[in-house]
Amino acid sequence: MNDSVISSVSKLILSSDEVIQNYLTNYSIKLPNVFFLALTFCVSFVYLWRKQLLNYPPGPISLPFIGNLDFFKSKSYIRIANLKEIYGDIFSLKAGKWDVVVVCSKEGIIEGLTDPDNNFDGRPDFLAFHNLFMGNRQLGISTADLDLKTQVKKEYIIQSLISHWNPEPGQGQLSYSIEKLIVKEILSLMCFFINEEGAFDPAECFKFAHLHIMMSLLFEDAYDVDDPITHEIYDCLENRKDAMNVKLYNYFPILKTIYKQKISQLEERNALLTRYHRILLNQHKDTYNPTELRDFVDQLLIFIETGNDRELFDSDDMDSLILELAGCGFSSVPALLTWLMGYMAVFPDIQTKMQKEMDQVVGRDRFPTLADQPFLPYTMAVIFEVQRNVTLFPFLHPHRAIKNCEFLGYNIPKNTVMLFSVWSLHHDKKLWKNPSKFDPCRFLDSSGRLTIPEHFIPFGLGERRCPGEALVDMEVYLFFTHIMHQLNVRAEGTILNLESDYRLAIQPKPFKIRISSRED
Ligand code: HEM
Repeated sequence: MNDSVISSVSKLILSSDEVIQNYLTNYSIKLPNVFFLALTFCVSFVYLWRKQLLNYPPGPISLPFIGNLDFFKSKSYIRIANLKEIYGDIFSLKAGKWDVVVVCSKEGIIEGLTDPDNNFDGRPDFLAFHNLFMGNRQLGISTADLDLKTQVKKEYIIQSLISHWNPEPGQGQLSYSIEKLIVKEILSLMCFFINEEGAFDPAECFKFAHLHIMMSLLFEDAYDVDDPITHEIYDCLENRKDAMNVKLYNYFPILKTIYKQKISQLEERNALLTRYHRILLNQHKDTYNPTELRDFVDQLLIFIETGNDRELFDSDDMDSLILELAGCGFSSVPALLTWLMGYMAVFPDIQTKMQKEMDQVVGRDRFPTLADQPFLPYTMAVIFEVQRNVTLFPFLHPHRAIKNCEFLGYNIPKNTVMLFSVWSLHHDKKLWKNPSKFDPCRFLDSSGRLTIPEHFIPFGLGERRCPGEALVDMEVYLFFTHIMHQLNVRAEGTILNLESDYRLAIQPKPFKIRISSRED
């Protein structure tokens, strides 16, 4: 045992000794109490000893069986990031049954996410992940470990999005542009906003708009916002979001029985949705024309037909791919759009500056388009600064060490849950001047050109990076510029307090704003 182990253990023994003395003088000895004290002492001793002996990252002593309470409290991403001040840029925690290692430094995060052996590209074996995909988390993308099938599924998403970009009729190309589809959705949303009297919370409207875009991408025009099935899908996606978020159940599988009802409700809804999707999939198979692809489902059919799936996809994979795609971005895209509205209401000067930029570049006679994007650096900087400040996924999605390995001088055992604290990275004083200040200009150089530092990674990095990034960029840019070009967003009353709520993604707590036409 090295010196630091001996000193930590002797400190522990000394402090435990004082506690026992105090206890014995103040209270009578009761057998269960003594037993509990002895157990806590032994668990702490073994924990400390094991950590040092194994050259495991340092960290706070955890409660037996429960782990570190910070993990389960509100704003856990801030509480946990603050632990780096005590334990350094890489530290360990215990959360229920899982050993967790948190990485906070820029170098550590980049190294871990781009590890050439993909040592940290597994996903934890959370029970909820299995419930999302018919009892087998490997059927999903975000829940599966990284293997060839997961990589091919991501390739399919990226390829489908690329062909939406520059649609040209012909083999493997979509016949319409995603820009048009999104703009159609935005125009009907803006009509709704204009007609809304008084202050309101825009969050739900963004959720339905995004859902409708995802469903239209998948199944052309099979769904209408007013269809009862759209509401079924919405409820199912809310259920799936909740399931991803149930920390207690993922970390304490023993609580499975408490969540029994929720789980069976989720499974029923998944099954119902999959049945609907299969009907649409079969209709697509009957009517599909490879030279005129209508949507992502047609694209999936040609992907398989041309062998791009390396013959890895079976019908369960197709079901789960469609199910996952329908819900992609459901918790994040509307949250980001709502945050943008909230920030504009809180910072009217920034809103005005951005509107001036748009008026100069776009004019007042037409709507902004994707082609205008390179000429709107300040507007883009506002979007990026909201993304940095909020950091929707403060730990990305949880990663898992797939084998015992060495990392940043420590030994990381197989199955350790790896949390890459992008929140900490996006608020690091060494990397960002005054990081808590909302300042879009930090994304502009001295000539006003957009500049994106390598430590800005809201979509992650490496093999597990978000495949939907290009879609999100396009969707958020189009929604935001259309709304800001046409409408003014104002706070209800004089002060708007933006508060966050960490549920899967960092959502804004409900708030109300007033929206009016800029022409009024
Ligand atoms: C504001 C919106 C979004 C943000 C901020 C976001 C961010 C992220 C992040 C941080 C990850 C995890 C990366 C990691 O664990 O290292 C991720 C994974 C993923 N995202 Fe997104 N995402 C968004 C929207 C979307 C959309 C619209 C799609 C679909 C078109 C999508 C598809 C996926 C998929 C399939 C994964 C799993 C990738 C994997 O496990 O390898 N995301 N996203």
